[in-house]
Amino acid sequence: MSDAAIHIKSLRVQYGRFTAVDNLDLEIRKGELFGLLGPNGAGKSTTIRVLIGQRRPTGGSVSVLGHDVVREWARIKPLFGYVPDRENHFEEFTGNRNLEFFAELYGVPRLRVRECLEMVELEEAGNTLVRGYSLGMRRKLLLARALLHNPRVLYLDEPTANLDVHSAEVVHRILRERVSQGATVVLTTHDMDEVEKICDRVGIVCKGKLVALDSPLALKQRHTERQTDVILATGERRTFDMDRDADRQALADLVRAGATASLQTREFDFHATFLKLTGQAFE
Ligand SMILES: Nc1ncnc2c1ncn2[C@@H]1O[C@H](COP(=O)(O)OP(=O)(O)OP(=O)(O)O)[C@@H](O)[C@H]1O
Repeated sequence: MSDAAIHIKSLRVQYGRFTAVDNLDLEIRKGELFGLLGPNGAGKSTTIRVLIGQRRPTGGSVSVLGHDVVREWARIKPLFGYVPDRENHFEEFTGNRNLEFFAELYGVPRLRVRECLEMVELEEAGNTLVRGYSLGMRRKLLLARALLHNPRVLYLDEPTANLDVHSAEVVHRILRERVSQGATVVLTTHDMDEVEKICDRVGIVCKGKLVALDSPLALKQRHTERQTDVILATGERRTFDMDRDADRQALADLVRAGATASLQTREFDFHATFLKLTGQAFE
């Protein structure tokens, strides 16, 4: 049996004449935490909209856990949870009541509402109207809602936007726990530190096309250099590529001759990798 949870084949999505997703091929494995990355307008949310059935592909096909998203939608719907980029809670209900509403829809016991609120550390705010929630609390309530029915696939559109450091870590821990229990998690984010910390693999899209696919570590090793910035005793600034023999030798000679005033080494950098792969790096 295939170890892919999600098969995206030649996916094309158009808004009128504009192509937002352009012939995208991607396989996301079961039990991995996958980051879908790209600059603003790259087509990430559009791809997720197809996965959650909000947008029909213009061309190509997408299957989730063996079911086609268009033809077998009813089979897919109970299998996934979704955290949208914009919240859509009932403002005049408490956090508890918001979740109870969805628990009834999913047919899950009320006890699960309490569990999910505890998971995101909102148990004390359960009886407060959502109108009084902070931005971070609202995002955590979205995650709690998406977890109610214990889905096998979880899609999250920028799940840690507006979260403080501790809350972001709570979310990271929950997502890693889900994948360790066999769930597949797909998220979009603009936070490259988050990507390096929690993603098993990433797909980078740019103008609707996939431009890179691998683990964050493999991508940064392949696409960025280790460099050393040097200020010479004369005040001149030079940069040496530590992956080139000639540069390493030249730097060693300068150090031996006592010609360097300061040295600073830059290791592989995922931010730089992302900018380079999406054509946004400064020359
Ligand atoms: N409903 C729509 N009608 C017309 N164009 C749209 C619509 N939704 C998105 N687009 C366009 O499609 C392109 C891809 O948008 P999408 O929201 O998928 O990008 P994204 O990668 O999620 O960006 P961001 O990081 O800014 O959220 C953009 O150029 C956007 O303007």
